[in-house]
Amino acid sequence: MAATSHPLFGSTALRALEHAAQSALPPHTLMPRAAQAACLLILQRWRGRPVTILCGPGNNGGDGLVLARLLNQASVPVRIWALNVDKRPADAERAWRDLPRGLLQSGDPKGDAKGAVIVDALFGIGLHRDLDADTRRWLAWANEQEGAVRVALDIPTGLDADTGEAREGTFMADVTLTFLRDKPGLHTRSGQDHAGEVVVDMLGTDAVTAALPSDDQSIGTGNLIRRADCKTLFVSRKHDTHKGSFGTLAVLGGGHGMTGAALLASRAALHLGAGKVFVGLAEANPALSCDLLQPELMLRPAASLLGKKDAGIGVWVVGCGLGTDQGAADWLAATLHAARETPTVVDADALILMAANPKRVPARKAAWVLTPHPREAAQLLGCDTAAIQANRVAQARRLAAKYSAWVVLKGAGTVVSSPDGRWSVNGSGNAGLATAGTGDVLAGMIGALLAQGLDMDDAVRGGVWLHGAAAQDLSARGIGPIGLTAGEVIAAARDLRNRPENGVT
Ligand SMILES: NC(=O)C1=CN([C@@H]2O[C@H](COP(=O)(O)OP(=O)(O)OC[C@H]3O[C@@H](n4cnc5c(N)ncnc54)[C@H](OP(=O)(O)O)[C@@H]3O)[C@@H](O)[C@H]2O)[C@@H](O)CC1
Ligand SMILES: Nc1ncnc2c1ncn2[C@@H]1O[C@H](COP(=O)(O)OP(=O)(O)O)[C@@H](O)[C@H]1O
Ligand SMILES: [K+]
Repeated sequence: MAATSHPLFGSTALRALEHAAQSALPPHTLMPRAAQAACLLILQRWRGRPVTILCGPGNNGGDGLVLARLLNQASVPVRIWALNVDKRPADAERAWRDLPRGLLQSGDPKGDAKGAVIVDALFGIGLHRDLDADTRRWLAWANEQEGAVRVALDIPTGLDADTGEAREGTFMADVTLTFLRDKPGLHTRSGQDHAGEVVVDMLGTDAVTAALPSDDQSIGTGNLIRRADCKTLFVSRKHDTHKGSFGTLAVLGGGHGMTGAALLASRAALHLGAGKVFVGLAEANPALSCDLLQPELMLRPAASLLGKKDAGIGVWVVGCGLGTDQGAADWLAATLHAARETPTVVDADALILMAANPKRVPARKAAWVLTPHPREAAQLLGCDTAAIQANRVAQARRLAAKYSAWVVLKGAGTVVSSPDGRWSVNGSGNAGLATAGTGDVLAGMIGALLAQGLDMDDAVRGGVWLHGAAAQDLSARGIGPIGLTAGEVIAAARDLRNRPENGVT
């Protein structure tokens, strides 16, 4: 996959870039640029509306103070409330001195802000303690104002820029104008709920580079996955091809009562273009010998599939509805053994079993992809789900390193890590996907892309993006997010792949 044009910077990397930019540019350049960008955004989108700016004690507050002056110069009615502070950093202090008289209000923010633009310049990436009572009261006021547009500068106050963890009362932005570089916390976990639309302004630092920290603790830099990064998804097919050109995939899953999970993964693989799809059912006496709604799938008892040496299986997907009993553990061990030289996607119950029986996981010669949701990731890493969610990027990378695997840590703002720790956050998707079976569909989709020869980077990240984009596309058509079903994601993903000009970016 080509290097993407949308970097995400962890806070340590961002501070390093900030220092490099400050050294490369004349003093006091960045804050006026940040305020100018905010002023332009407000004038372009909401000209004519009054603006209320809430300012904090640091440079984020400084951005707000300069913005107030610029809007005032542009004859926009502005009111400012600023938190009490003993000493401001130098740039913010200049902004404070230059603030025109009459804009600053006393006490707590008040009045009806209907139709106004409320700007959150309370805290940016420097927030490192719990919010104090004044800040919480001001945020509550801002979040309660109906009919107002809420704009956050750099990051909504209360949101963690690295992890997307939102403190109670975090600002609810309609738009976040973020500076220098985009941040993972705006896109994963609670990030999307609080950041709204994210607009990035690099403040003219596009050419600035910084020696980034290489310590294991910081997440460094990654990328946001967007359609532009998924070009190989959309390569058209040559005429001179046949089913063998697009790979043979086998799904091993479907224990007792869970046939549907294996069928969803298999149908997804078929619709995403795999040439042939086998379904190995782990249930002792499978009731189904054929998927009547999808007779193209070749259903087999697991033993028969695993014993079939000449099936030409080029990719395995294992775990969907497999179950977690002893029989399932045996099927997983047998499948991982058969698949050790074949690209493999490991999902769902197979991940739980791997965590419980690490000795039964054979050394691998081929690449593999683990697709845990947070609870499965927690089991694989021997921690609790909260610890996974507390830093999704760091934990996805830990897991990838532990298993030398590609990892897809699912949930709002899915995080992908390569075995060597390169990470991305998915830019597509919505809560319509919070329904049973969508994970099975994702596993089948990634498997199908691998079967068709996409490299790991493209198949994993492309599959994750397409899965989310399909949910967005369905929602745009009124099919979800509420009540969207996993099966519907399959057809929508096929549609998007064949008609890339459609919708979601
Ligand atoms: N530098 C640059 O190149 C650029 C920076 N820019 C802008 O600056 C922002 C970063 O500025 P920043 O580092 O000053 O951090 P910021 O978020 O304003 O807050 C720090 C202040 O808050 C305080 N504090 C922290 N937690 C607290 C709490 N819970 N409750 C109470 N106080 C608390 C903390 O005090 P301390 O704990 O250190 O005593 C300190 O005084 C960045 O997001 C962007 O908007 C842009 O202009 C572009 C270029
Ligand atoms: N709120 C959400 N926003 C975006 N994607 C979501 C959300 N909730 C779930 N998803 C996605 O839906 C899929 C659910 O997978 P999983 O939890 O394994 O479900 P299942 O096991 O039922 O198939 C994952 O791809 C996940 O990223
Ligand atoms: K802010």
